[in-house]
Amino acid sequence: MTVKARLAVETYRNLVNGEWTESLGGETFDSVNPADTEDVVGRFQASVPEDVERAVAAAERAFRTWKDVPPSRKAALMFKAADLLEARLETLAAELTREEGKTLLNSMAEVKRSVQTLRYYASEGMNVAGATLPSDDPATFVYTKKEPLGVVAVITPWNFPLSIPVRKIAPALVTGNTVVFKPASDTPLVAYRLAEAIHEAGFPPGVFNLVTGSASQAGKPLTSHQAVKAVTFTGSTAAGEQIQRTVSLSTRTQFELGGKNPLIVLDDADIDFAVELAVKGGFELTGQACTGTSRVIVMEAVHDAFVEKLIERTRTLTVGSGFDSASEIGPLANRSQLDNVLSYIRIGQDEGADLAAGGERLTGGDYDRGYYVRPAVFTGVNPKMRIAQEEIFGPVISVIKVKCFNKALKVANGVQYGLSASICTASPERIQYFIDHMDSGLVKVNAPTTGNAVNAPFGGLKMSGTGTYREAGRAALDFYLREKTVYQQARPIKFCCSL
Ligand SMILES: NC(=O)C1=CN([C@@H]2O[C@H](COP(=O)(O)OP(=O)(O)OC[C@H]3O[C@@H](n4cnc5c(N)ncnc54)[C@H](OP(=O)(O)O)[C@@H]3O)[C@@H](O)[C@H]2O)C=CC1
Ligand SMILES: CCCCCC(=O)O
Repeated sequence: MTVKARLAVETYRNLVNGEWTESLGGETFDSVNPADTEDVVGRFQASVPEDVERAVAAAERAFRTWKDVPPSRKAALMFKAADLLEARLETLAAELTREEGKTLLNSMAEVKRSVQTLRYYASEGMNVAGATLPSDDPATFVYTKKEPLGVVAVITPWNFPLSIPVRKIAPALVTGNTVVFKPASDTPLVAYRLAEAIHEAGFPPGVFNLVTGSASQAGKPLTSHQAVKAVTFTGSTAAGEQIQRTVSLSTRTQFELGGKNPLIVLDDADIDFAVELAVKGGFELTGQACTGTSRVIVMEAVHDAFVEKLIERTRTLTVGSGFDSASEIGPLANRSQLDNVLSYIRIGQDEGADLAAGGERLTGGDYDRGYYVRPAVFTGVNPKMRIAQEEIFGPVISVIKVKCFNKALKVANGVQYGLSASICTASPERIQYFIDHMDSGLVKVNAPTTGNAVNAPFGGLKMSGTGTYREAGRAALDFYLREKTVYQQARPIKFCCSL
């Protein structure tokens, strides 16, 4: 990169106690465009543990007053932040595509989803309520009340760099908690823009703090901090396990982790429709969605017809910069993603699966500037193969042939993950059986495995996440609240006279 270009790169600061501040470590790191790695998106604070300490202290101080701010005032600030994001939709979507690589269409959808989420929780915050309970003692009033926890640590991945943080931060703030947010180091600019909107909306100093930096220098000091009352994390199962080992017993945790999501295609499925479900679920977002389709389990009666059409459709997909309106699939988000996907392509071939389409790094022209790979389809996959068991988190579909529906369900449940699963069939009986016997947190019928609603609980089972607290919907509020049961004894009343 030329000196001039390097000098032109803007440096962004942390938000601590309502002030834009530089890291005490004095170091920065660059965020680069995965479609054009010569393009430095911005320079961000490589925060050190002392930065985390200051942010947590600010959040702790702010909590003492923020928790008692009237719900209508909290809601007004949330609505204001949503309005500010909405007013910046075009710019923010372009920055999201530039930093994460997804198509502009998907970035626009993500910004809109984030605005919707902020507004949803602004309203829901006004409905946080306890309950009154019948009491055997008429002189005792029994009820429950909900209270915020305190300082919440929010740690998020790069694949939905705005909507995943927002669906954690919004319920955390509206229930009266304060937040220290450490975003993925691949997408700090989008996180910074969210911090800007929250700051400009008028949230009091210290209520929301942004600390960019690495897992080791910023993430770990944050999750292990004694003053942090809750950690909400979305990311890989491996990182989730590491974090679980650092939090103290008194810290509440919420983990949304990996997936190995199946689409089951039964013998009565519309094949063209099933192919579209597989392509949308498996390749949209360049396969970088934890709810993405990575296994397609097809009954043998329709297997060959399905595979033929899937290969044909996969080969037509256009891969390119997210800014190119012709692109259906963008680059992978970073170098390690590219290396990881290519290594699984080799693993699949070494295991004896047939690479029926794609799988190669795309080169030549603009492809040389980014992390591009052609979407891949493996056939002849044995359910026990690594490509059928392990999360690849890229545009790689493994097709598994089975004799019958029962076997399809057994294969679908035969992995350590349980996030999302879908079935393509017209049979009501088999749909109901699938809904009742599929071990996943999300179950889809004649729909892609990806996609979820703002107002519906979201979360995985098994190694896809801790099943205790759900994200999204009203359910998300529970993670950020504790419950107190009150027995209020009425003092006996003394009348001045008897009626
Ligand atoms: N279940 C779900 O809803 C979702 C799950 N995912 C999963 O996330 C993964 C891809 O995202 P990716 O960002 O690479 O995931 P990672 O798990 O590598 O990182 C996620 C976030 O956690 C931070 N982090 C990593 N390790 C630690 C640690 N020990 N202590 C504190 N913070 C830590 C990272 O910081 P840094 O970036 O600085 O390394 C990042 O901010 C995939 O496995 C995917 O399945 C993604 C989206 C949704
Ligand atoms: C807010 C959207 C979350 C989707 C999580 C995923 O599919 O990676």
